[in-house]
Amino acid sequence: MFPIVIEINFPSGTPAFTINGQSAVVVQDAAATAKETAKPATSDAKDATPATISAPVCLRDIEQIASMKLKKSSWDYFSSGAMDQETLQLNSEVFSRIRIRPRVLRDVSQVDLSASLFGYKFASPIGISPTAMMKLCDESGEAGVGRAAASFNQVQTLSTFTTVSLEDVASAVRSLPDYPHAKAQRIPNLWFQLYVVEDRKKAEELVRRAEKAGYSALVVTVDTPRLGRRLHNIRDPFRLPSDVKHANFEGNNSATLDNEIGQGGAVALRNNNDASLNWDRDIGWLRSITKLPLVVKGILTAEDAELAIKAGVDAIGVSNHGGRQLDSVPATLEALPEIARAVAGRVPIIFDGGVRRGTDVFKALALGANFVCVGRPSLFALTWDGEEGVRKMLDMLNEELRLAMVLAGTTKISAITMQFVRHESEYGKL
Ligand SMILES: Cc1cc2nc3c(=O)[nH]c(=O)nc-3n(C[C@H](O)[C@H](O)[C@H](O)COP(=O)(O)O)c2cc1C
Ligand SMILES: CC(C)CC(=O)C(=O)O
Repeated sequence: MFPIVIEINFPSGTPAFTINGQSAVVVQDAAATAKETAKPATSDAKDATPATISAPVCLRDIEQIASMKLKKSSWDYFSSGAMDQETLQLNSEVFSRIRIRPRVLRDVSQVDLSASLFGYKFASPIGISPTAMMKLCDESGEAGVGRAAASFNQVQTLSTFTTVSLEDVASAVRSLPDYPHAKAQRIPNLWFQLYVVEDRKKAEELVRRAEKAGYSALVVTVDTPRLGRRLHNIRDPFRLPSDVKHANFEGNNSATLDNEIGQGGAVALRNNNDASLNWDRDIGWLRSITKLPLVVKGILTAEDAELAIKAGVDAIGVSNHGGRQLDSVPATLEALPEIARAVAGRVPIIFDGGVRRGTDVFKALALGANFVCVGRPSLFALTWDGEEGVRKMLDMLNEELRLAMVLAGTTKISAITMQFVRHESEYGKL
């Protein structure tokens, strides 16, 4: 579907070769480059990436383009993690320690990527995690990402800190041509992420607005009593441009928000998040005020998964906030098996962190996830080519997952189990 031509400005004499009958010159391994880009962007990102990719063919290519297009302070905010970024790097790295055990001769002529959650059937088990301030990537902001996800019947979770209001994103999705849920009460493709603000009336007001606008699930983020320490954003703070606003806090919602982003949102969060949040008082309260499916996002241990189930949540969000909160916590893929064992199928598991390949999605599903989301790739795709860029990114990831299934010998998402994977150490023993 996409032209497989990668143009890279590199020293002359580089061997050219052909993919699918089209010539290509590939001189730099995008995965290796990705490790670079995940590292501290101490210099201007433009200088840090010598390659120029004109037609990206995978998510790492898109990331490279975004690193060149974004303002340095925005790139630093989006790409970076906390402190030494150990967890950030680990999130992606650990996928390569898992091997897929392919089975053959199993009739893989028909593959069904669809997955169901909260009573809705989606085109694939891949969704988009909440990330703040998307208008820094493209004018369409969260509306562009929402439309892209919904046009593919996939899910976008909207952050509390969006730059398009939650109502406007819902309207943008409803107005998609031939959108099947245009007039329905609920929009299956939109979930709302909540940071619980200190004033519970304001938190409840956000929940009511999300319900009224048609959001179909509520995702409460629990790993952010304070913002993690992100060194790049401390060294190189930025302000939201004057024409870009934290759109959910304007108008009839009186929560005050400073547009000074400073440490990647520290001011926004300090003014608006409640560090005293706890299981007994707050998750029970949230459960009691809404009938929407409730997801707790930011679970990394079996103990907390158990508490979440006791509190009556509808899904567990296994996430370390993309390595942006406490550095040195495990990669989400490392935490997933203990959580999957504890949950034992009682509620679905929604996973994110470091997913950049269809094979990453396959591995997370095999290790116990029911739904797999990407955060940064949506920001980078939006930067690359707006709404259309997000569509292309989702298409690449869906097709990579489809191919992984075909080549691993399975045709249904629910059939992707532990049988298909082994940790590299198992092979190392031979
Ligand atoms: C720039 C940025 C902003 C984010 N904003 C939020 C947010 O507002 N709410 C939230 O729950 N998580 C937020 N996250 C965390 C993501 O939801 C998600 O957990 C993480 O990005 C997944 O890792 P990935 O980027 O490697 O896919 C943010 C992440 C990034 C990179
Ligand atoms: C505005 C911030 C609190 C958004 C966020 O969660 C993040 O930057 O990781």
